[in-house]
Amino acid sequence: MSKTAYVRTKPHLNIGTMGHVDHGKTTLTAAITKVLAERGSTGFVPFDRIDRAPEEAARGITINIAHVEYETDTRHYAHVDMPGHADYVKNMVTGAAQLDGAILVVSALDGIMPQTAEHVLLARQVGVDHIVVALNKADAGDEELTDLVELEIRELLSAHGYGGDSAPVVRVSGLRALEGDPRWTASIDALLDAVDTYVPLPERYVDAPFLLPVENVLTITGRGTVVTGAVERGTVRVGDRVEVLGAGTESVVTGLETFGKPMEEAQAGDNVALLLRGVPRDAVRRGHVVAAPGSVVPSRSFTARVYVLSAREGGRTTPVSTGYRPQFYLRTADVVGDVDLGETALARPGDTVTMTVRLGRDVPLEPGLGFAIREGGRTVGAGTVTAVG
Ligand SMILES: Nc1nc2c(ncn2[C@@H]2O[C@H](COP(=O)(O)OP(=O)(O)OP(=O)(O)O)[C@@H](O)[C@H]2O)c(=O)[nH]1
Ligand SMILES: [Mg+2]
Repeated sequence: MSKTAYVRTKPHLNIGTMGHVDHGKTTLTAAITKVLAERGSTGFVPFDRIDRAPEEAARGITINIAHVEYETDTRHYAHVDMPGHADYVKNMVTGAAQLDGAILVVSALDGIMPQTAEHVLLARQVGVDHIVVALNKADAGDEELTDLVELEIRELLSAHGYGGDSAPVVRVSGLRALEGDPRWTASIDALLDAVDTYVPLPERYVDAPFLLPVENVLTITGRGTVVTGAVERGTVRVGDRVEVLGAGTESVVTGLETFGKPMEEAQAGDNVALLLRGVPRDAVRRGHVVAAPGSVVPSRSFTARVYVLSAREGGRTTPVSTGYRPQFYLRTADVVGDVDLGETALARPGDTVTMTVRLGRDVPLEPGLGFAIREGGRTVGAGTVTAVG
């Protein structure tokens, strides 16, 4: 009945794979767990267990299973495998907001494709400061062509402020590593070493009041409602009183787990499941925020700097003007908002503008918060809150 408690022996980081559809993100994720499983401290997660839909696996008090857990010699990682399709950019944006670093997967056979560039742009906008490149399918690529692809990637990174000259670009083959070919399992080791050394330990705001954006909500019969997500800041302990913003209710945390293991205290950066006393399943949903009572005040209006994606980046072909009403993706929330461009009047694709936004409902906002703007299923803008109210 009792489960082994989570023991914090190594620093924990959140990373993830990004990149164009079919460039090999899921294969690489499986290969990483396979190589580390052979080192001993990680369980192998096969391809088809990574690609399954979260709903199918939502059992018990457990973490959002889009995440895979693994350990290197020095660190504990939660890894999210980001889907490549443009339709899933929403998930990338909301998930990437929590990433300490990212592995950009680029196929050596195809080079930079539209979603490669879009993900780098979005990573920048949501505050991912370090990108390690997995130049994948190197087993099948021609060497000279692969050199060109590498140059292209370094340029793309530099264009978005990622220091393309110094970023690690590691030639790997997820597929061959998964098959156990020693040359290519060594390439995965090299990639992991690059992640361990290039992505710094993030500063964790453990002393700030607790805040967790809700990613998923589950029910455990007989025990109550569970919310999952990554702790954005602060710490939370079993027995703590919390406020559920959006649900308009307070509650007490009666259980706390990470990757199915109970824990006494969760801190900024941890991926956790919180069991909440007396909160009906229907009262809370993705997009709500669980926080220390009284520590955040939700608001409806804000001012922001926004980059309007160009048509080439998958954005609009026509300008936006005051009265525009897209969806705003703030943390895990998805809210409609009215745009006021003030004297600018018009924002063309490719422009960076200041706008005032009035949201359809109150959400916790603060200066520096990154967000995405979407319309008809695609990302059309990315921005940062500069002032609230
Ligand atoms: N030759 C070769 N093929 C690979 C490699 N990695 C992946 N592939 C193949 O590329 C295809 C796509 O791989 P996935 O891992 O599903 O790619 P993905 O990026 O997760 O795709 P989406 O989730 O659909 O965006 C599959 O047919 C893989 O077998 C590799 O290192 N070498
Ligand atoms: Mg995939």
